[in-house]
Amino acid sequence: MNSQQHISILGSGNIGLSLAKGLVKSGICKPQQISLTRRNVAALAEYATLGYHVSDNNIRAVRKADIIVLAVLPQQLNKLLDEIRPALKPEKQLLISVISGVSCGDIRQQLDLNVQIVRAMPNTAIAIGHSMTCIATDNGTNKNINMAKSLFDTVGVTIQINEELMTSATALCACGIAFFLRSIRAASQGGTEIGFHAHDALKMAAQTAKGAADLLLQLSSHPEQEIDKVTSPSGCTIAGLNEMEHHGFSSAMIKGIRLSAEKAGDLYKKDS
Ligand SMILES: NC(=O)C1=CN([C@@H]2O[C@H](COP(=O)(O)OP(=O)(O)OC[C@H]3O[C@@H](n4cnc5c(N)ncnc54)[C@H](OP(=O)(O)O)[C@@H]3O)[C@@H](O)[C@H]2O)C=CC1
Ligand SMILES: O=C(O)[C@@H]1CCC=N1
Repeated sequence: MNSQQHISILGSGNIGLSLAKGLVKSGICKPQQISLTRRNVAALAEYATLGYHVSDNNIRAVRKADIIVLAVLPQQLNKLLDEIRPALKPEKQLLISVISGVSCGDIRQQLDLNVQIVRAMPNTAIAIGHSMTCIATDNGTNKNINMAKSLFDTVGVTIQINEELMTSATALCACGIAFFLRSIRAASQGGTEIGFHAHDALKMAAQTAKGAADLLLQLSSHPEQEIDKVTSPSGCTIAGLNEMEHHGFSSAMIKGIRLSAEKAGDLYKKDS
């Protein structure tokens, strides 16, 4: 992104704001290059003081944008697309959608315009530059895919996948943040029960989770390989781990991810 380009985020809620903060934190653009919209614009007041353009006027935001990010809920999308259609300049602008369960084809059909669309599925860790973002398109040029990838590369790790896997990516990576957070919270509750103050237990659980993830990422090793190093014969780790498995630990995670993926695929069609 160069210093003349402008990005408009339509639907500045959880993920839209996380993206904006991540882009600014990475230094790829300044707040002045980002427009944030939502209907309840008063909720964006603090962002106006930081230099972002803040508005409830989607048309104006679209007119000045080189890149338009769609970040409303699936059930809010069609109304938004109908509103911005007259202001779009398909040959000059790139549309990036982070909306779950809505394909590039769905968006083009609703717009009735041959616009270039790249889908991106980040997670909320984008706000601190640690997102796992999956990117897909069905008609984006390499230039536009690279543009989208270069944006999301600044706020985490990005991979390009086939569009048909985007609902799966939603469950594993976007919803996945919540699954791992709940695991850490549960670990901290266990820690409190065995003697630690809650704030210490949470810090200890979170750092331990970070260490586990980094072992896999930095050493490129398999979880079971690392688990084998922890589980001493007749020891306390295997006792705890087996007890968790008897209660369905892995099964619960797998079944939850499957249900999330199913639901992600249904979000748009059922509710819009
Ligand atoms: N949260 C997450 O972790 C992730 C979410 N996603 C996807 O991102 C999208 C947004 O999710 P999330 O940020 O959690 O949802 P939020 O509800 O937090 O954000 C949606 C925002 O859109 C605004 N909005 C609704 N209608 C309009 C409109 N017509 N014009 C402008 N703004 C509008 C809403 O504000 P107001 O009511 O004031 O207009 C709200 O702030 C969803 O499609 C979700 O599937 C993708 C990856 C991760
Ligand atoms: O829960 C949801 O529907 C959204 C999509 C991915 C994360 N949050």
